[in-house]
This record gives sequence, C-alpha cells and structure tokens, in this order.
Amino acid sequence: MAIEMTGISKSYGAVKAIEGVDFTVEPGEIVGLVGDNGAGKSTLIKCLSGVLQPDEGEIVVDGQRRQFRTPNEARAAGIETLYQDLALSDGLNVAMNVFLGREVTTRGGWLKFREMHEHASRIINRFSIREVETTTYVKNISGGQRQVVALARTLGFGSRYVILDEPTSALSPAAADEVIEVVRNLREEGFGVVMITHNVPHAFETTDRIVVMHLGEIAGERVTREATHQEIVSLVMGAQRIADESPPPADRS
Ligand SMILES: Nc1ncnc2c1ncn2[C@@H]1O[C@H](COP(=O)(O)OP(=O)(O)OP(=O)(O)O)[C@@H](O)[C@H]1O
Repeated sequence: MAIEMTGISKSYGAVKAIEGVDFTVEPGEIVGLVGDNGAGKSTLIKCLSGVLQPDEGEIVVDGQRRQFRTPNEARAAGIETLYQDLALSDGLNVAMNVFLGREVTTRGGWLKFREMHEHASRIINRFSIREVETTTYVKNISGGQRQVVALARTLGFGSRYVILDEPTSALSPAAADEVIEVVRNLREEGFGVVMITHNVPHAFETTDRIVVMHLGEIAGERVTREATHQEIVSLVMGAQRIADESPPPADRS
C-alpha cells in the first residue's frame, strides 16, 4: 500500500517544470515536500491530484497503475488535496461547509440538518484538539479551525491520502500548532499525508520524512529525525547537490 510516483516529468510549453521525479508516500506517514519558489512542488502535486497530467512517468496507488484526468478521478482513488485558499463558504456554518455539494436530504428533498451536524461534529472532533461548534459561521472561526473544517470535508468521505498545500502558512503560531497537531492525528488514523511547506521548522515538527526539490528535480530526501536543519536548508538552496556533484579538487602538485 502506497503512492508511488516514478520518473514524473512535466513541461509548460518550453518551460520544463519537473523532470524525472520519484516520490512516494505510505499510509501512516507524513512526508514534507520542501523547496524554494519555482522548485516544482505544486507541479508534482498537481500531477498526483489530477489537475495536470504528467508528460512522462508512472503513478501507482495501492498497487494499481493510475492516470488521473481530473481531480475527481484522483479523489475516487482516495487522494484528497487541500489547497491554500481552502475554498470554504464564509456565509455557511461549519456543518454545511463539511457537507457542501453532498448535502444529506430526505427523499422529499428536505435537508437533514441534525444528521449533518452530528456527522460533521464527529469527524471534526476526531481530528481537532479544540472543540469546534458546527453551528458557527465559518467567517467567525480561526485560521486553524478553518483548516480543520476543510480537512473534515475531505476526510469523512473515504480518502486515504491527503495532500496539504502550505497548511501552516499565514497562520499565527498558535493556529499553526493546532494544524500540526491535526496533521499528526491524521498519521495516527493511518492516512498518508504529503505536506508542502516553505517552513523548515514546521517540516521538522510534523513530518517523518522530508523530500527537497530544487529546480524541478529531487535534490535530496532525509528521514526527519536523522536530519539537521542546516542539511535541509542547504538542499533547498541547491548547495548540497552542487557540493555532491562538483569534481574533486584539482591536483595542485
Ligand atoms: N502555468 C504555468 N505556466 C508556465 N510555467 C509555469 C506554470 N506553472 C509553473 N510554472 C513554472 O514551472 C516551474 C515549477 O513551478 P511550481 O509552481 O511547480 O513550483 P513550486 O515549487 O510549487 O513553487 P511555489 O512554492 O512558488 O508554489 C517554475 O519554473 C514555474 O515558473
């Protein structure tokens, strides 16, 4: 069981965005995807979430080769993606956001509010460290809680892998801590999680493994508990790889 991406390449016209990228994530594992602006993180993730189709390479999900033509096809295979904007409706309450687009109704078409509130509350309070009231309007909840609601919208419905695009960016330290806790709970529940982040300390706090991209390729990959901040930062800057690839010093004798 795993997502295995092999030899993934994608160009936008003449711009080669990623080339020959191998990437895996297993159930119960949090993988941090780190890299500078333009390193290719979004492009790789869009290939996995069905937003883009790779030009080359193979995607295998739980042993089955897949080609996702749309985000719905990726979702049907158990892969959910949460983008930075989260796409929540501020004018609806928490429960209605969780059920947006798949409202539970009676046969006569009436909304089953109680059922939706109970179900939303169960999902949210399974992952959240703080109680979230499902009758609260989303415009009145904190940044951390917004992440929780967006997650609940995806997680109550059968996904096994979750891709999070910069889930802690633009959050206060307290809200970021809350999100980190939620992501850790996802691991406990057996989800495979990919977390794109610019924030190296957050990657260290949250992940099991850190994959660094640089200029469209994998610059390196480290088990988080065995890595140092310095090592990851130099991979992000491309310094490590340049050091690895540079020829041995010339013999000056
Ligand atoms: N729609 C597009 N058209 C042309 N080039 C693009 C497009 N999207 C991305 N690129 C280019 O592809 C490369 C990889 O970009 P990508 O957005 O995947 O990187 P990223 O690591 O996600 O960056 P960021 O952290 O800024 O989101 C960059 O050189 C970028 O300029």
